[in-house]
Amino acid sequence: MSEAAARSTAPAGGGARPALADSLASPLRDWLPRQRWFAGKGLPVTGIDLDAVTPLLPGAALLHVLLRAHQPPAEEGPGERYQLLIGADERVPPALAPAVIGHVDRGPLAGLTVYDALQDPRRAAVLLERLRTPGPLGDLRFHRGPHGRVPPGLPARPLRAEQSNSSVVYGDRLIAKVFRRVRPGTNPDLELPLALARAGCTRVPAPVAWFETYESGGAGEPTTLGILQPYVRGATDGWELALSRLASGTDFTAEARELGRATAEVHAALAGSLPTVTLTRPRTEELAASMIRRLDATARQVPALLPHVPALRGAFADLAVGAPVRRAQRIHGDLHLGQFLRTRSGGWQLIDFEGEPSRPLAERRMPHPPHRDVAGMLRSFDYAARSHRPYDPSWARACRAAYCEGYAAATGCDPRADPPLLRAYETDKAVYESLYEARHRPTWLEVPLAALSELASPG
Ligand SMILES: Nc1ncnc2c1ncn2[C@@H]1O[C@H](COP(=O)(O)OP(=O)(O)O)[C@@H](O)[C@H]1O
Ligand SMILES: O=P(O)(O)O[C@H]1O[C@H](CO)[C@@H](O[C@H]2O[C@H](CO)[C@@H](O)[C@H](O)[C@H]2O)[C@H](O)[C@H]1O
Repeated sequence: MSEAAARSTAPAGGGARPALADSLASPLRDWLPRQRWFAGKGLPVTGIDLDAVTPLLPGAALLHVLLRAHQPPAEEGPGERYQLLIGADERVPPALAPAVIGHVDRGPLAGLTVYDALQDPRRAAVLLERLRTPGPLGDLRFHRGPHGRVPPGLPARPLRAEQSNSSVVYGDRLIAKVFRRVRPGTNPDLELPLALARAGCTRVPAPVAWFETYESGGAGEPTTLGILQPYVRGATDGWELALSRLASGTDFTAEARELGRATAEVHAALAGSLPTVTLTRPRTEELAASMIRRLDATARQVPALLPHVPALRGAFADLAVGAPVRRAQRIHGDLHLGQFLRTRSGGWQLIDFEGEPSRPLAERRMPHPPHRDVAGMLRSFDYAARSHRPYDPSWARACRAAYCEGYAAATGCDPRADPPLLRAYETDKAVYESLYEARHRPTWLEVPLAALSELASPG
């Protein structure tokens, strides 16, 4: 454990900080790699630095922690940064057993059990109270936006979903998302919904409050740590709905068409409120080269991909020499069926503008061809079809066509008009998915691999 970086506003004064870091290191080293949101799966955590510790309650009962996890091979590097809310108590109720990080045997928390406080409704309620009252707290800054209210005393319900981050629902009225892997700068999950709300787009829940920290490396910008937004009550997400339609053998093309329309509306609002650019050569060549680099890097980690690599490179080579991309713009960046919520009145709301969490924030915040989002949805229809037995490729084909038709009807631009661009993005997404599945859900790996095998030999 490097103690040099341990910095804290508490809990027991300057002299206690390295001791706190030291005492938490051992339980955290075992616990972190077991979390779904931990990015460095498969490698041991060899060291932990505490970057900042801010008590959210008097004493050490609830600590906001920004830490760095060191892993081989870059053990001497800065490490990946994660955000935790740590609760500390003499006894933890049985309901919180899954949240336990471990027992602390020395330092300022000696004798206490520490646990993931975002899974504890009592402690998660404190976060809402902080978000209600804007202002600084230690290294943290809490903000309120111009949209919506934050009523006091809403009961907290931590979400148990398998997520990239952690979310808490408050009284079925608001939902807070706390980012787990923290990158310096403004998170697009705050930036884009705020821009869309300003543009009057109602397809996306508008952020009500958020919190952030200032630090070096964020180009003078604060680093977004969490967001509070309206909770869409009684919603069904597009993935659940698609699976239930597959199970009952009923049509999903009308919904797919609506999803295309909703995507197009959000794209139009983003293009109207944030910068757009035209991509000509050599930018398209650079884009293709970056996709090829990602393919090669992924194939080193997912060897099942290797037989397809030469043919898949072809998909990217076609993009390099293809037509210019007339409009690259800010996009969702990780679009799939699960990112759409169908409201009780039947409309679709779009959530989670974070982009692919494994990509650098600067890359996620650049303009991209809207085809990238479209390709994400096309992949998602394929995922749904392949997760159902018997596999019916015509289900996915029909949904994919309907989605593109809905998109074209709303914008006048049919994403299928540029096949090399769409194929390159679909391939790139399936490559990303193969790494995602290999890391997080190995039993799903065959889904993107099957698609890549088809993309490698388009018929
Ligand atoms: N505004 C919202 N209203 C209702 N449910 C939501 C809302 N935002 C997120 N959710 C639920 O929380 C889950 C996780 O949210 P998401 O933003 O996708 O987090 P992550 O980035 O961790 O995947 C979603 O799949 C959805 O079920
Ligand atoms: O956690 P996020 O929603 O930000 O996204 C990550 O997890 C998704 C899975 O939960 C993953 O999506 C992949 O699986 C979906 C089915 O579960 C499928 O609909 C998507 O098309 C497929 O990409 C997503 O890639 C990942 O970033």
